[in-house]
Amino acid sequence: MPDFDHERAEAAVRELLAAMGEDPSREGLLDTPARVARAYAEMTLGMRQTARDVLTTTFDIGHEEMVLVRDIELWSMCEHHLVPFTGVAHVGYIPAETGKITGLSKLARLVDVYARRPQVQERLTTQVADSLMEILEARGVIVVIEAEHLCMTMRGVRKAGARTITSAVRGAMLTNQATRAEAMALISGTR
Ligand SMILES: Nc1nc2c(ncn2[C@@H]2O[C@H](COP(=O)(O)OP(=O)(O)OP(=O)(O)O)[C@@H](O)[C@H]2O)c(=O)[nH]1
Ligand SMILES: [Zn+2]
Repeated sequence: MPDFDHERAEAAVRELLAAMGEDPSREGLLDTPARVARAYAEMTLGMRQTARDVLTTTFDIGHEEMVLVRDIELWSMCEHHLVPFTGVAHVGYIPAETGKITGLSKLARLVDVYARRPQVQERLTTQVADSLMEILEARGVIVVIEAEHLCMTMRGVRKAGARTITSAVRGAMLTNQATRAEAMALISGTR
């Protein structure tokens, strides 16, 4: 995994400022390239992490029923316009028969690993689901993401409040209708 190239990012920000007709050497902008580079390094931290880095803590407590964390705040960056999209992720899984589970916070960390990179919402949703299936050997997974894309609100079509909902359903969550219905009820707060 390559490190974030601060020098290159700073040069690019200076160019972008010049392109918009700004003077990158005026006092107020002197530190801006370095600040923006640091901000982008942070916002794309997920590019230098893997799902296995965060799904480290697993317990075998023999719990075989569904575990679902709702309303995980997320900030990501649309890969088409490099502006944020933000919302919540709901992540649920049915553990392996061995009862292998992970820490609850790790589900939120997993969302961050894939959110903190240039993304499209659909890919973010499937990456979270697929990594849970693979690493936890889960019997089923459901990931629902609801987000507002700033590229649709602050520019372009300008439709504030429009929310995009994506889902990825795997394994027993897909094949067992009752299980999926239970997950959806938990996600929508009707249970
Ligand atoms: N499917 C999908 N589309 C996205 C996502 N984020 C942004 N987009 C869309 O990507 C598309 C890019 O369309 P283009 O026509 O190439 O770019 P554009 O001229 O800036 O488009 P407008 O946003 O309609 O002004 C837009 O329709 C965006 O709404 C995402 O996460 N998933
Ligand atoms: Zn966009």
